[in-house]
Amino acid sequence: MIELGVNIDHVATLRQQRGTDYPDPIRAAQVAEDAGADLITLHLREDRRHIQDADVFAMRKAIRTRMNLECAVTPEMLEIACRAEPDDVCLVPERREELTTEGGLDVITHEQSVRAAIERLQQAGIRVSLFIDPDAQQIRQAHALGATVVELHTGAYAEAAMADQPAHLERLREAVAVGVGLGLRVNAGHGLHYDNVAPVASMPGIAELNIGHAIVARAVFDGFETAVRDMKACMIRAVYGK
Ligand SMILES: CC(=O)[C@@H](O)[C@H](O)COP(=O)(O)O
Ligand SMILES: NCC(=O)COP(=O)(O)O
Repeated sequence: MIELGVNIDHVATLRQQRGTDYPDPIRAAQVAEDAGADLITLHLREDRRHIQDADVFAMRKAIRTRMNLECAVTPEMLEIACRAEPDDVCLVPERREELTTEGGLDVITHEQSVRAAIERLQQAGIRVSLFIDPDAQQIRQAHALGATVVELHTGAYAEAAMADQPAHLERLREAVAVGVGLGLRVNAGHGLHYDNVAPVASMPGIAELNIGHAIVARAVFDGFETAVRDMKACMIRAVYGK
């Protein structure tokens, strides 16, 4: 069964925008779990624009499913991750001035730091995922560095003009096949929404999709629980046709 990771970052974005103590991302995670989320994803950015350190530790205590902590490959973040002990850490690239995560982590260029980060996190008992572009060389390198999970960045597909989407989907399909062939768990995410999720969800071999912005946006009108249920239903319909 394909899994849905609900990313609750943008619940925290709304809170941080006014410096209030609401809306509570922990409550959002609990509602998401009740609505069928298989795991909760949160990204502790270096600039703390949404998730705060306290959220990470509170989340660890509160959630009943799995916790997937996204973070940059920096000493500070690795230290926090080892202390928080999430089930998974997904290592992502980060640029402070970016609007959102613009591409995958280049695990070839950053070979040494990524290898060291994987070793440190795995020694702490944490499974490591690498958020990379759907590129065979990057996937082979992720495997060679000792990661057991990759998350393919779907942003290029999500942002492409309709006419260009088939080519992006083909690239993703090939990347999934390479990863699965190497024995990796292959996840995907970024920029997925209710109208573009189906072709990715139905790709043979995809284990998990991490989706946040679209769910939080839909929740404004439909409520968080319904927004999560509807996304899970879209994924299941895409895979099983019901
Ligand atoms: C790595 C990733 O794709 C998510 O963490 C997502 O990017 C969260 O939203 P922001 O990029 O807006 O922080
Ligand atoms: N890793 C991708 C993620 O967690 C969610 O990204 P988005 O749906 O907020 O674009």
